[in-house]
Amino acid sequence: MAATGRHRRQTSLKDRYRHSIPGDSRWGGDDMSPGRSGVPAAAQAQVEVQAQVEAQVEVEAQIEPSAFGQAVLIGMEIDGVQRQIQHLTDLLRELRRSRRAWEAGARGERDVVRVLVGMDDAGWRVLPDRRWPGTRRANIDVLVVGPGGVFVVDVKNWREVRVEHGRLWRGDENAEDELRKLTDQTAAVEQVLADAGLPPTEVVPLLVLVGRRGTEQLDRVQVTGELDLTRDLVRRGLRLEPAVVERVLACLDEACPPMQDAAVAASPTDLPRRVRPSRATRTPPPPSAAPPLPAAPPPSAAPPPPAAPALSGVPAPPAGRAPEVDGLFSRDELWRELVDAAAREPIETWMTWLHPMQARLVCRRSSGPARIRGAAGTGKTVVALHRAKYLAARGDRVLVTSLVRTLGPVNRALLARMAPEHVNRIEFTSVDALAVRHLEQRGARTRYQRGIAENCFWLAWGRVGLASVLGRCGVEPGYWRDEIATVIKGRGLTGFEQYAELARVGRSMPLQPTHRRAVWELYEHYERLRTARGVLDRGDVLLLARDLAREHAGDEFDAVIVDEVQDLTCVGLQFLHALVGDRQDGLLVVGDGQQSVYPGGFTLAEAGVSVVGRSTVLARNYRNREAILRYAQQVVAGDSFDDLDVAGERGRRHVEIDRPGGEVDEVAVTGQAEQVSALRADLVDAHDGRGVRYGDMALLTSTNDAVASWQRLLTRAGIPAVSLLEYDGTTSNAVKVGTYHRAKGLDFARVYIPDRNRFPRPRRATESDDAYRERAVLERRQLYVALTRARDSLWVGLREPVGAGTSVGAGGGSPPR
Ligand SMILES: Nc1ncnc2c1ncn2[C@@H]1O[C@H](COP(=O)(O)OP(=O)(O)OP(=O)(O)O)[C@@H](O)[C@H]1O
Repeated sequence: MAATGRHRRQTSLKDRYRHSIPGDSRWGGDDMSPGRSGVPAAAQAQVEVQAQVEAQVEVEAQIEPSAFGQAVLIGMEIDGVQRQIQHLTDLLRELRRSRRAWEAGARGERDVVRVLVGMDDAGWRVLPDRRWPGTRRANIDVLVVGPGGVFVVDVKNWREVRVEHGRLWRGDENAEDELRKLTDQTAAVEQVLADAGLPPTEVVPLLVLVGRRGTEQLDRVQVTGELDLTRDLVRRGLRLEPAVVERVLACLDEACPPMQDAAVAASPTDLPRRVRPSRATRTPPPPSAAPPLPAAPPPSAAPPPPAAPALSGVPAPPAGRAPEVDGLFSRDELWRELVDAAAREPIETWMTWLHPMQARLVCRRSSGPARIRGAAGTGKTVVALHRAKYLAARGDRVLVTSLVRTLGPVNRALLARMAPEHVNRIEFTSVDALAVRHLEQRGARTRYQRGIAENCFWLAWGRVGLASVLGRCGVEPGYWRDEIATVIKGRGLTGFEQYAELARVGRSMPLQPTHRRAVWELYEHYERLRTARGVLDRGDVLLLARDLAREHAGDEFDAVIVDEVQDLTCVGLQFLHALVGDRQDGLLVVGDGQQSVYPGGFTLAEAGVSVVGRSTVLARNYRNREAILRYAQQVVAGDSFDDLDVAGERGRRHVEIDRPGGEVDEVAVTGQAEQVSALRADLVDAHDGRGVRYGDMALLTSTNDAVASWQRLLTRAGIPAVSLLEYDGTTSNAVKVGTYHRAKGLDFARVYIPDRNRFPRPRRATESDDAYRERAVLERRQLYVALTRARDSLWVGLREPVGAGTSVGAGGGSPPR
């Protein structure tokens, strides 16, 4: 019976200690430095276990078998008892080793926390040893929240560590698992904060290496030497307003409570649990936009400590020039960094704080193509950019594209400010440029000659179009050029039967069968002329690119984000879709049919793209002040529109308004001289009197000719002006001058529309009702786009009577494409 009792005790002891044996998965492997799951709560528990084991080993070892006892034991598995003693001795040795490792780790963690707490004056808050959201017992070493963002920190006190070939090595071992664990923790924290409105990638996984210098980016994880930690945090400048920091803290306090609740009681001197000053006693964050600067340091007289080892590539500081504060970043350096950060262009609110609905969209998993739509200014592009950043941060190859050539550089510049560490992983390019490159990379000949192709059309028009029924329809010949480009080639139609049956989404002028037949003949003639000259037009390039992409889906990109999708042709979208196919998180189309500024249209069904169950409408306008939005909405209120697969949307849409107020100045002038002088006077007044920077103003008009004229006029009047064609998102102090088309996707504090009452252009004598109606609807949409570019104020010129003075181009020329 005794043996049975003893055996039972052995089993229960084993059971009791099994989970504390290093290597047991519940303890997260053999590393006991802080950062493993369950540590330091787990480590503390282990200290207890160790004490029990020690006591047990002592008891077991003292059992000197007497002769009687020996006899009993011989009969009762003496081998088993010895094995048990051996096992406990091994366990004890292992526990002692682990404890030493943990103590070193805890020291490192405590030092790092102390450094961070020292930044409290600059608005940084530290939450050490918090629960990993979604787990019961696992911890996160430190959460840090401050003006520079939110950080999930894992501290490692490793002796042999280096970054080599883009990998983290601990001795000869690849430490990928540590990085993965940290990104998992970060994802859990992101999820919690996205519900409050923090864009997911604002949370930075930060691995801090105790006693090291240098910084490396390993995919999403920033690896920073402890000695450069403060510098790296301060360098991020102001990303979160003090109020947002407080909101984030409140969320984290709730979702990631301190671990002491879950942990076995710990010695307060050992564990850095509550180093953050209590909420009540903390000084409130500074009200100014920039964090307060620390006092300039007194010159240090202390002899410099030895230089810290560098992480990799980054040199250790030269001997003799050592950190002054606790061997860390010197106060001199910190001062300089804070000054630099304060001088940098501030991050805009939307770059770091979104509406919770936007934030959730950023990280939503899509099982196939997805769509975001919504009226002007509802934050669609903002979500698209955050999404690009999110996907790039997790390692995806991302393309952000649209039809508008100038939008790419602008979006790139925005993303570079939002996330300099990820911008180079995202490609920003126009659809046309991408298609040409795609063909060239795959050896296809691309004689893309828009000018020659355009000439072919006019030749064909002269030969077969003009004399046909099309010449007597009461529309401009350009209407038929667009019919071929967007309806026939834009859909990749190959036979007249297809065209004869087509619904012609986006074109409202009805065509009789005779007209359709004549259009087809014009198209065939054009094609003969074009192929005889061996050139491709835009439609050909997109078609070829689409077919090639279908053979190579997934080769180049994991994710494609298309902005202003309503302006593409059907084949254009098919090309982009083919780059990624229907893969998870692959295609995201963003746009608004009410802002479609080119003729034509198509449905998602025609393009073969299904977004069923993955489409979201945004309905809160963040850009325009109320007066501007109301003014712009009136222009299109009476025009219903198609929005890809959604037909017949009402022009007057319900949109929530985020920014009240705003100004719309309608200015009546009689003739060009008066118009120019009124506009110039207002620009100067806005700049000198009301403090609007020239670089935040735009003058928008309908044609390239008018743009050139206005640019000349402003320059002559001494006002700096730059064409939107040259704008790449870089801040400059020049008024942007561009067409309504070029202004797509952009916004400016104050916008000038000099010839508002000349657009839509008046009906021509020969123009049919149907043709005029279709053109006027399109031009009103263009005007709506221009008006909704204004954030705070609008200057609208009403020139009367028509004919007074010389036109500066409005109403003439063809719109740019
Ligand atoms: N959550 C937000 N908080 C504050 N401002 C925001 C937010 N989201 C967007 N904005 C602001 O609104 C402006 C318009 O956003 P965005 O360009 O993404 O809208 P959009 O729907 O793409 O507009 P459009 O269709 O007119 O081009 C942005 O420049 C940004 O200043």
